Order: sequence, then structure tokens, then C-alpha cells
Amino acid sequence: MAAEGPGEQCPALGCGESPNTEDSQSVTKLSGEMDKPLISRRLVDSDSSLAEVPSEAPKVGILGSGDFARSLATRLVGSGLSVVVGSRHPKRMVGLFPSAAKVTFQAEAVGSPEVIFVAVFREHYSSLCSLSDQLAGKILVDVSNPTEQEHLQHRESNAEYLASLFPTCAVVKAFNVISAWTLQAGPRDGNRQVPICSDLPEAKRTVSELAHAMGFTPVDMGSLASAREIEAMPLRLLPGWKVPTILALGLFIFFYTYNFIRDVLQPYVQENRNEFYKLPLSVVNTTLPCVAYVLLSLVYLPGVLAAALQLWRGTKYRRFPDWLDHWLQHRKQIGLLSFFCAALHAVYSVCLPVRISYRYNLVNLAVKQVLTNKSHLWVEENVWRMEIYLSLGVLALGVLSLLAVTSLPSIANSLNWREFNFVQSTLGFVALVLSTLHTLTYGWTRAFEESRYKFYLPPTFTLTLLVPCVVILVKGLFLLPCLRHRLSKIRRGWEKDSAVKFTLPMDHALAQKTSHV
Ligand SMILES: Cc1cc2nc3c(=O)[nH]c(=O)nc-3n(C[C@H](O)[C@H](O)[C@H](O)COP(=O)(O)OP(=O)(O)OC[C@H]3O[C@@H](n4cnc5c(N)ncnc54)[C@H](O)[C@@H]3O)c2cc1C
Ligand SMILES: NC(=O)C1=CN([C@@H]2O[C@H](COP(=O)(O)OP(=O)(O)OC[C@H]3O[C@@H](n4cnc5c(N)ncnc54)[C@H](OP(=O)(O)O)[C@@H]3O)[C@@H](O)[C@H]2O)C=CC1
Ligand code: HEM
Ligand SMILES: [Cu+2]
Ligand SMILES: [Fe+3]
Repeated sequence: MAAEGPGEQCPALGCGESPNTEDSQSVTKLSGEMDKPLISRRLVDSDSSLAEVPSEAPKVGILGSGDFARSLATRLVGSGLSVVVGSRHPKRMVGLFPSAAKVTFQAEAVGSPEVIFVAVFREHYSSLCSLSDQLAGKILVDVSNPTEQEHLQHRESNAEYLASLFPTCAVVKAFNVISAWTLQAGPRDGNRQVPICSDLPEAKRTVSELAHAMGFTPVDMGSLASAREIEAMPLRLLPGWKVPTILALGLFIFFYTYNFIRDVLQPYVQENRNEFYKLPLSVVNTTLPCVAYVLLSLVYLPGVLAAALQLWRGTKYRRFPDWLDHWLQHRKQIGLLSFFCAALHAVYSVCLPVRISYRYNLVNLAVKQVLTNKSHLWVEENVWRMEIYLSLGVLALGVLSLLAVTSLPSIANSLNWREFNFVQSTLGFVALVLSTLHTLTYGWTRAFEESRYKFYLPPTFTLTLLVPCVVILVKGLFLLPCLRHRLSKIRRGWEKDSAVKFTLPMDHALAQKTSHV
């Protein structure tokens, strides 16, 4: 375990003599390196001219010769900067680096550059202590990414730890969110933002200019205290999606099991019919629309609850409980998952008549018809019902795709607040109503036919109707003039008990407890 804490700095004196210095001359000669200009403000202004004057280019050092160091060296050289790499085994590593980069021993590499990237893992930082004399006064860039376990284990960030080991250096946290691959390929696609923080503004500016020169967009994250936050960024995997995904999966498992019991198990047990072929498609296509529909209603339920809470409290100035706050914030993800399931449902539905099982059943029906001597089997009601529910389903999906498209950042940015709100709130509600009509016309009288109750279980769609219908009803209720006026008054800051203007200390504590983190 590496030494930690400000009390355990590298001894500034006494470790000046690096174990490598004796061999260094045999690898490369550093003649006249010190005359070359260090990194300067010129970097950003003269992007194009950099490549033309490599001998004049500012020098950047890299400690470590691993994947990240290699990609970084390639990128820096490609951006017209001159690079010197410090390795414990330069001879072995030199072939892996672009020829324009100089690979030498650590002690030698850190001599001339003003900026040095530390591309080694945290546990080896202390092995660099022997360089602390040469590193004094320079900018050290900490690019490290802790593992999840390391992040939890160490209270102080890797960058702060590095700063405590090298108190005479200006430590900057940067580039950890960029993968070695992105560095090598260049920031053509994916995220080009590089969060940067440091306690020394001048050092931060220098590294920002470097990031700029490499084609990235530096984002100032303030002082080195932010390093822990920056180090946590690559540890996140699609934040905000976990709970909605679990919710969708849970609903899927529930409805799939329910449909399996009704559509497959019941015929098998009670009528000895083998209908297991329904598992991959038919049962899935009864499950997906139910998941989509319930998720869609769960997008609009929290807005209704929030409005109800505000009406009941008579103020908008009290925090919503934590669970509601969270729910409101995860609506986008829930909505997109609903759209995903609905789109799959549409494609599955189109596939229904393509199946060979469908054709067998159709032919069997025709044979039965011939045997019973029925020539014309056209039930006007069924025909109309199907035409209508399919059309409503297509309309609902069409409106939902508008919502999905406007949730893309580039499109959302081109809409003003009212336009975005119209699509998300109003059209989204229209989609919910259309889906409800689609489900109701599909269901029709099935909910009242005894033969539809398998194992006493009602048809699946009846289970899904509760929440959407409640949401639609309550939304309609809020349109009543008395409630609408009161709600809009509250949302403009009116309070029920505005005469009583004090808050008890206990109220305050409660408000803090329920605030969102
Ligand atoms: C396919 C799809 C994609 C989606 N994409 C997104 C997305 O990109 N981004 C996103 O945010 N959501 C997205 N959603 C979720 C959903 O569409 C929105 O959250 C939508 O705005 C919810 O509408 P609402 O009317 O229920 O709630 P809200 O618009 O939040 O309104 C609820 C009620 O509160 C009121 N209100 C709103 N804000 C305030 C406030 N600050 N103070 C007081 N009162 C307020 C409104 O007037 C309304 O009466 C998506 C949903 C789907 C299905
Ligand atoms: N790979 C990636 O995509 C990313 C990596 N990073 C960070 O970059 C840093 C380096 O990662 P990466 O290049 O992948 O790792 P590697 O294991 O490939 O490289 C680590 C390098 O550290 C050097 N090193 C210096 N001192 C020691 C020592 N005492 N023991 C062992 N090695 C030492 C070694 O170079 P030598 O033998 O020449 O001295 C080695 O090549 C890490 O902090 C990582 O979190 C950040 C973002 C992305
Ligand atoms: C192009 C769009 C759509 C088409 C073609 C379509 C088609 C269908 C079909 C054919 C069925 C009957 C399935 C069966 O026989 O088992 C059905 C049922 C259903 N659909 Fe859709 N639909 C569409 C969009 C939607 C949308 C957007 C939703 C809701 C978000 C939705 C929700 C439902 C529900 C809840 C059922 C009842 C499932 C059951 O209990 O069996 N549909 N749809
Ligand atoms: Cu959350
Ligand atoms: Fe440690």
C-alpha cells in the first residue's frame, strides 16, 4: 500500500539520485534540450503553425510507457507537440512509440518539459519520489482512473495524493475521462469534453491549452478538491438508467409469467394442448405492449401526484418527498424505455401473420368452415374493432416517436422551452390517451367474457388499464376551472397560509431531509 497523507511527502533531498541516471547517457543524448521553448500561450493561437515547426514545439513529458502513455504520445505528436517519455525500461519500449517521441529514462525525461503527464497507476506514485528534485516547480498531470474499489477505499483523490507526494509541483487533474483508444483515434466521435481541475490557475490554463491543441474541449471544474468528482465520472455506467431498467425488467418478468400461465400453461393443463410454440413471439408480444403501456402511465403519474401534493399543501415552496423527486427526475428514461418496448411491440405485431403457425391455424379454420358448410364468415364488429385499434396503435407510436426524437440533445437544443414542454407534456399525454383507446378497442368486450378468464385470471390488458385511467381522470379533474386556477396561483408563488410567514426549526430539518441529493 502506497504511503498517503501530507505527512508522508517524498523527501525533497536525498532521493535526487535516481537509480536510472547512470544508464541514461547510453540511450539518448539530450543535447541542447534546455534551450527549446517551454509550453506557452502561443499554443492555442497558432494551432496550424505548430506542425510546421516541430523543433520549436513545446515539450511535453510522459512518465510511464503503458497503453495510455502510448496513445497520449501518439496524440501529442500528431498535434505537433514534441514528446519525451520517461520509462524504467526505455530500450524495451522505444519501438512501441511514434518515432518522433523520445523514449528515455525517467530522470532524464523529466528534465526539460514544463508539463509532465503521470501515466502510471496510483499504487506506483510513490516509486516516482526519486524524481522529486527534478520535478520541483513543474506541472504534473494526473490522468489516473481509480477502480470502483479504490475509489471507495481512499477518501482522498489520486490527484490529491499525488499533490501530497510532490508538494513543490502544480498538480492538475485531467484526461482521465478519455480512454486510451479515444486518445489514439482522436476526438472525432464520442465525447470531447475533458474536465480539468487544479489549485493553480496558471497550471490549469496551460493544461487546458494542451487539451485544446489535441482537439478536446477543456471544462474547468475548479480546484483540486473536485478531483474526486472527476475521478468518479468514468465509474458511472449510464446513471439514471438503473432504476428505470430494473422497473422495466420487473414489469416484463411479471407480465411474461402472467401471460405464460394464461396462454400456455392453462391450455396445457386443462385442455392438454401443447402451445409452447407461443413462448418466443406470441407471449412476448402480449408482454411488451403491457410493459410499454404501464411505463408510459408511470411517466405521467408523478406529474399528477406532484400537482395533487401542491394543491393539498397549498404551496409550491415545500420540497417533494425524496421518492417523488427521484421519480420526476427519471421520467425521461422511463419514457424512452416505454418507447423502446412499444416500438418492439409494433414490429412483433407486424410479424404475427408471417408465422407458419398462423397459416396452419388459418387453413384449419378454413377446413372447419368447409366441413360445417359455412361460406361467409365476416363479423362486421370484429373487422371494425381491429381496423380501429390498429390505427390507434400506429398513431400512438407515431406521437411517441416525436417525444423520443425531441429528447435527443441536438433537437432539444433547437426547441425553446415552450415547444419542448408542448411535445413532452401535451403530446406525451395525447400518446397516453391514444394508447388507452388502442388497448380499450383491442380489449373490447373481452373483459366481460367468461371464456377469457383462464385459471380465473382476467385478460392481461385489464391489469394495465388501472394506472393510465387514473392518470387521465385526474389530469381531466385538474382542468376543472376551480382546481386549475388554484394550481396556477400556487405555481406563481401564492401560498395558502401566506399570513403565517415563519417556519419552525423542525420544519426546516424536515425540508432538508427530503431534499434531493
Ligand atoms: C419517448 C419519451 C421521451 C421522453 N423524453 C424526455 C426528455 O428528453 N426529457 C424529459 O424531461 N422528459 C422526457 N420524457 C418524459 C416526459 O415526457 C416529460 O417528463 C413530460 O414533461 C412529463 O409531462 P407532465 O405533464 O407529466 O409533467 P410536467 O411537464 O413536469 O408537468 C407536471 C405538472 O407540473 C407543472 N410543472 C412543471 N414544472 C413545474 C415547476 N418547475 N414548478 C411547478 N410546476 C411545474 C406543469 O404545468 C404540469 O401541470 C419522455 C417521455 C417519453 C415517453
Ligand atoms: N488505459 C486507459 O484507457 C486509461 C488509463 N488511464 C490511467 O493512466 C494510467 C496508466 O494506465 P495504462 O497506461 O493503461 O496502464 P499500463 O499498465 O499499461 O501502464 C502503466 C505504466 O506505468 C509505468 N510505471 C512506472 N512506475 C511503475 C512501477 N513502479 N510499477 C509498475 N509500473 C510502473 C510503467 O511504465 P515503465 O515500465 O515504462 O516505467 C507502465 O507501463 C493509470 O493511472 C490509468 O488509470 C486513464 C484513462 C484511460
Ligand atoms: C404501430 C403501432 C402498434 C401496432 C401495430 C400495435 C398492434 C397491436 C396488436 C396487433 C395487438 C394485439 C396483440 C395480440 O393479438 O396479442 C396489440 C395489443 C396491445 N397494444 Fe398495441 N400496437 C401498436 C402500438 C401500441 C402502443 C404505442 C401501445 C402502448 C404504449 C400499445 C399497447 C398495447 C396493449 C396494452 C395491448 C394489449 C396486450 C394484451 O393484453 O394482449 N400498442 N397491439
Ligand atoms: Cu436519482
Ligand atoms: Fe493506498
